[in-house]
Amino acid sequence: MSKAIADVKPGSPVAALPVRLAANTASTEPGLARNPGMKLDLGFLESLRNVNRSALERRAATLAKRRSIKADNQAAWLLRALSCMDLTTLNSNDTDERVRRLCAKALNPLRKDIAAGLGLGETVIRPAAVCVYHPFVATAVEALHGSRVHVAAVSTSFPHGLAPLETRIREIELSVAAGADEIDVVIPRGLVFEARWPQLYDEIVAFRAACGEAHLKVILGTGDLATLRNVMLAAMVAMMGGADFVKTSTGKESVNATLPVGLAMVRAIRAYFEQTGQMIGFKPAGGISTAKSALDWLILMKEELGRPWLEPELFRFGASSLLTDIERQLEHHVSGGRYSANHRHAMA
Ligand SMILES: O=C[C@H](O)COP(=O)(O)O
Repeated sequence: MSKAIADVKPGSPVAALPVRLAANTASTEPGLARNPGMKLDLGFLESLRNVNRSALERRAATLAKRRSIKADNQAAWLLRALSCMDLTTLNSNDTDERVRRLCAKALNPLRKDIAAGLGLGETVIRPAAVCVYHPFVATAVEALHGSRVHVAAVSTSFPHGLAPLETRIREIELSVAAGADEIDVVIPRGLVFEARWPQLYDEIVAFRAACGEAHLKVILGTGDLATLRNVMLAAMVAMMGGADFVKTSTGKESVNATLPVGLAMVRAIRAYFEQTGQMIGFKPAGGISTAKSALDWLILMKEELGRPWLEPELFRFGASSLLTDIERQLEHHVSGGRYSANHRHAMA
């Protein structure tokens, strides 16, 4: 057991967390059944229409303030955040070489001296997945071979989702054929504005079928959806259609993952769980770049959905630069309070 985990005091928030940090834990738990989806239930959707925005905003504001996480507890939570990360590069100037470097970072996310300072020993803690555009899937699969780090591909005409349905489905099939075992699809936001729930549902069902064994994450593009009610209804339709995860944002909208949006989505997840018994994953993504914000999201998950959701099978951060700050904070922890410059960390 790592020092960071072993030192956690009984009764502390981390002691309450499921600690499965030995080795990369990103593979699908044998016990966790995939979401088969359900028939589109417009009556159930109707029952979710009354979303109290100001109550959600108040709750989001108190969540982060209510707990302070210190010292070893904080290190343990940050390692948890690392293990729940989809380390991402989604830039128009991505290259195979950049993706190889990202994969190398995923394989060795912490500098040796930091890992040693944390007392990790032989324990390997890695991000859950590397997330790339389709042309880089094969490169990532090769670079990560044998590591158990998943390869996620953004798909269905990311980030807008506006190509013909046949094209979007084919894109999924090609990424799966290239070796992606997780597919992040985007929904056309107009279907939500026009409340075309049957069409959105049918598209998700088709995406899920095209994924086969690959896990399906459905990106709502919440910054485009205008209301928390839209967010909640779109999340519910995605789950009814068979999503394994619902994800906030592409990282390309002007507003990305926010805590009120996250609350609306996790409450939809809870409602779906109460209705079906199925546990659906949640992936906040876009603009999450500081260790402090990562802790806020972990607290939100723990408070709203509880311990079982704090595993890579059910929670991910989609983030391109979060790892740099996590590594920096962990260095601060092991060095007794010294910060290094960002450029000392390989992802900076
Ligand atoms: O899905 C992941 C996001 O695109 C990452 O966004 P970010 O670059 O703001 O961290």
